[in-house]
Amino acid sequence: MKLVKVKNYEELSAFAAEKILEKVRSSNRVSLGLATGGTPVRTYELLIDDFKKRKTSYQHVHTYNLDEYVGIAADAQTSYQYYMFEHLFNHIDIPKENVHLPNGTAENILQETQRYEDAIDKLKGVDLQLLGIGENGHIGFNEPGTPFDRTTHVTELEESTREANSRYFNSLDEVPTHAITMGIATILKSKEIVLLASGEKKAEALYQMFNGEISNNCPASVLRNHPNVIVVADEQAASKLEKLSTVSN
Ligand SMILES: O=P(O)(O)OC[C@H]1O[C@](O)(CO)[C@@H](O)[C@@H]1O
Repeated sequence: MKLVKVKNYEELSAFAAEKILEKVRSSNRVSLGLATGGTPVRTYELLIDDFKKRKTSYQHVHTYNLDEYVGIAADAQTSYQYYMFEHLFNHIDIPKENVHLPNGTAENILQETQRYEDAIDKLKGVDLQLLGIGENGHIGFNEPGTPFDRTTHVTELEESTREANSRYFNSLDEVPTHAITMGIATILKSKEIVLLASGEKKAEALYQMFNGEISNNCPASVLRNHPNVIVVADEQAASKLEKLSTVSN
């Protein structure tokens, strides 16, 4: 796992956007795994800026999002699908049929998890997966305790995750209790992974990810088993990593 320490959120976002653009330009068919949450918002803005200025095309890009809430309609403002169109897809030239998210209102939710896993499996994993990290070390919605061999599945959200995400809802009661998420095994299939961590609230999770044992108590620690991971952390998120020998850049 390579750690890239940057000064602040702006530098972190610029690094991530550049990584994604490199991948988009690298081939005539590209698959990206994308994340929601607060952290990648600026990265997506920078991709939009690039699209306006340099016209980097996404016609050949296929996207697969990490997760979606169960029971939230795709067109509701709180869905992750809505987030992705608002923050990115409406502003670039990606064909709608190339955009993939789990369907949180599918009639047969188990069948839906299998359908989503099969789509990613067909690619043998996405080319580049963008990840955030939860304060409890979750990746996607794989909460602590999730076995590392889980593929796409329905997960029950921890109360702390619901509370952290309640800022997007009118009240905590409205935050769904369950979500469909790529499993850890799904994420590990990715050919390359870039994990973004910004702010002091992520410092402990990052410390555990690098220093704790590789265990599902900190789901992100499993990334140490993947051959091609870059962790991009700003000064606050990396504040507990100062003395680490793995630190580069
Ligand atoms: O970027 P944020 O908002 O801190 O969220 C971190 C992580 O938490 C989630 O939003 C889920 O709670 C993930 O999608 C994200 O990677």
